[in-house]
Amino acid sequence: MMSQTPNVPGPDQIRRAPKVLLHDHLDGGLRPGTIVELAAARGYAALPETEADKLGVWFREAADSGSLERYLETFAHTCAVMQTRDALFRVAAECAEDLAEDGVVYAEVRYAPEQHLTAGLTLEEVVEAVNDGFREGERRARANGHRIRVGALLTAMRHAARALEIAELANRYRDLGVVGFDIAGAEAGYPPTRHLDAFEYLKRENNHFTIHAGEAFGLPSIWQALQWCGADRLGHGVRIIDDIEVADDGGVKLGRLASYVRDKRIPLELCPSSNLQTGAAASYAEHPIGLLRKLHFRVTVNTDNRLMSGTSMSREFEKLTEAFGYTLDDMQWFTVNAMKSAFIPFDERLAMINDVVKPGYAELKSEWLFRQTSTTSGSSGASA
Ligand SMILES: O=c1[nH]cnc2c1ncn2[C@@H]1O[C@H](CO)[C@@H](O)[C@H]1O
Ligand SMILES: [Zn+2]
Repeated sequence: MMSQTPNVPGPDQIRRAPKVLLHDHLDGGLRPGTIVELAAARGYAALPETEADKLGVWFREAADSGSLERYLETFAHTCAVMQTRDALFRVAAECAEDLAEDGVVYAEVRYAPEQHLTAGLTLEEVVEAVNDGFREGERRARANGHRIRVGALLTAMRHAARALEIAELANRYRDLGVVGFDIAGAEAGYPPTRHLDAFEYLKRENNHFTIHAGEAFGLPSIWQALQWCGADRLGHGVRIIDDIEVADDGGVKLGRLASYVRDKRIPLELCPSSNLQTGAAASYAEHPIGLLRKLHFRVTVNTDNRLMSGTSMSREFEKLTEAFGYTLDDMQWFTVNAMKSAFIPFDERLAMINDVVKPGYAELKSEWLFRQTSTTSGSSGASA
């Protein structure tokens, strides 16, 4: 008699499962071959490798440094080749295509417009080039049989002093492809409260923002991001684990901040592979995502930088299913969490969950019912 096999998905099912991505950097996700071509076209001679495969390996190894500061140095090369309208358009279009190919149905992709001005583009021209690229990528994906929606998050760099200007830019392009705001860059020494004016402005405009916090620096950073700045979501937030005590008998005690994060359903944009590279976690199996998921924090799974980590949404889920035995039900839970936490309007999120995400998982979960056995009818004993 046929019985239901456990829903632990294989690589092919993981890739076909609808996935939702909230934390992905545009300048951390270029195809190595595109970097090589754009560098040649622009006469950028400082690439450490000029052969695409070797360049991909270089990024992964250079980012594997154990420190966020060293990890971030690699972005000098990607930003250097993203300075013209054509380059930004191409990178954005390929980003949407690559995500769609990997089974991502909704993504919020972030970048810092202020890092793309060295060849004379204005902030507005940067935003429009990227938005146009995303629309083109969505069209190409559709032509290849994939459906994806991509929204942009505008990031301000935390060491710089342009956050209010970038927040205003995000507000101007609201409903025109930009869905929210973020701050990123080195965390230690640059607390989010430096940019309070930007966050207060966005709150007054009823706009949305996430803050990179609790990645390289711990609880004070998360506390500031939530209680001073009013972040809707936490970029990483993985260090919330420092406020959770697990006793020898398995009993768990949450501190005030961890309780707040869980009670208020604050979305955590966790990025396992990125954390292994910057030293925020030692292995997938030891990554706090295991405990945070068990404790029902609003956990989401993300790529952060696909180029620097040599990863994809499917690969992140493969690593997690290997480490924790996650099933398709777990994958659906992470995906629904992410879709609930997106910055697009509620009715659109709900429709994505009910009409795209859940039917996609239902389809995958029911496959075992229709699996053909390899035995011919009437034969007995031989089981496939
Ligand atoms: O994990 C991260 N933590 C903090 N900052 C980051 C991370 N990944 C990328 N960036 C920074 O965000 C900028 C805009 O996309 C990137 O150029 C990089 O400096
Ligand atoms: Zn990030």
